[in-house]
Amino acid sequence: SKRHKFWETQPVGQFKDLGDSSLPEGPIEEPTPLSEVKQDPYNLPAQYEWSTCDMEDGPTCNEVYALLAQNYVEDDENMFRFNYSTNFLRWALRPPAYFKSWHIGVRVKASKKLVAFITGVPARIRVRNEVVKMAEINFLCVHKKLRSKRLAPVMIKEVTRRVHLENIWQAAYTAGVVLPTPVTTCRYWHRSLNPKKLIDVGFSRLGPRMTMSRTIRLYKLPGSTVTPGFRKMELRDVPAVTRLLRGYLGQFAVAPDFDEADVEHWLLPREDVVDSYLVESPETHEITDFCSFYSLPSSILNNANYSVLKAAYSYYNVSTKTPLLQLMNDALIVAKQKGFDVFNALDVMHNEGFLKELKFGPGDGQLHYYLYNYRLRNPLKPSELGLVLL
Ligand SMILES: COc1cc([C@H]2SCC(=O)N2Cc2ccccc2)c(Br)cc1O
Repeated sequence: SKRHKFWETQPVGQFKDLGDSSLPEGPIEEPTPLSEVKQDPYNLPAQYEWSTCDMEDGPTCNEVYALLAQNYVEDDENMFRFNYSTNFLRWALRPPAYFKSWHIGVRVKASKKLVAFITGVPARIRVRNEVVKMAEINFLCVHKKLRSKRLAPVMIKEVTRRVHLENIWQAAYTAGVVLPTPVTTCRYWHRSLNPKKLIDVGFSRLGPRMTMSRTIRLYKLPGSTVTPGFRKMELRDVPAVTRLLRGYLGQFAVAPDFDEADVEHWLLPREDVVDSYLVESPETHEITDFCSFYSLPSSILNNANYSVLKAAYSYYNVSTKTPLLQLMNDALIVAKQKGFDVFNALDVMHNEGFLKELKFGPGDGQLHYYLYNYRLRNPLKPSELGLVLL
């Protein structure tokens, strides 16, 4: 149908296959011999050209930052837009074994202006008992003035072609829109840390029969964390955190297969990018728990008093001794100490167990997770998903 003209041509679960449990779980199409992968880039409309973006190059990184800051995802009411920082983009796009060729820009030939972007990074993702090499696809962005020129399909085909050239045949991605066919559908929940600002910018509303001072009191948090042994993660903790995380993520149907190099990249604290804390037992010095969140501000599109919303996003959390509720409350306390206005979490993994209790409220956005060229017999519940994409 017109609705999914492009996606009906792709190896993804098709709506017509839903419920057909005779179809096996696993790759939909077999790899093609590398010699048969299209060697040359797909054709763009004549006035545009492909341009691989070196995120280590300052000016290029700033061009990518500006394109996203002006043209990337907004909420349905166009009140907010993601404002990924340059340090966040360098972190997100240069994990172990990354490919610069997967950082794909589209420029206007005449002016060299960057007008579109799409990226992939390699990841080992376990799907049930299979560890699959995948590309995590992200940051698909077309300049507002070039929408509905059907650039997205050719950009998706080009990043797919470049992923195939590296002999990778599966991918994972998320979208706020329904495409064929979600692996699972999650919801964002939000915990106010600065209720006055959230109400002022129109994200939150004063509850019925609630005054502002009553609302501020409702969301008040202790000035310091309560768990003995709660501290920032350090480089020396990488082996223990890797063991803890691998053990914990093993229970979910889909989760990253992190090794120590992955943990060092994705979870070692980076200022204003990602924060990680752990609980080291004061008696045994064993590392028993872990929590982390990343920093992704949003531009506030038209408010008289504020231009940026400071948001923390729950990343990977492991609780084996400290109750998850207490661990996450300590995460909220640290996020508040660091000046975040709101703490966001998806209802994935065991998050449902603390969302309501810790005064999170449901957001209006749904986030759909997708796998490319990999069929799951049935969609997952969000609690079976152990993968957080940036
Ligand atoms: C507006 O409601 C929501 C918007 C967003 C996204 S869309 C563009 C943006 O900037 N967001 C981050 C944000 C903005 C404001 C508050 C919390 C998070 C998400 Br994700 C979940 C929401 O429920």
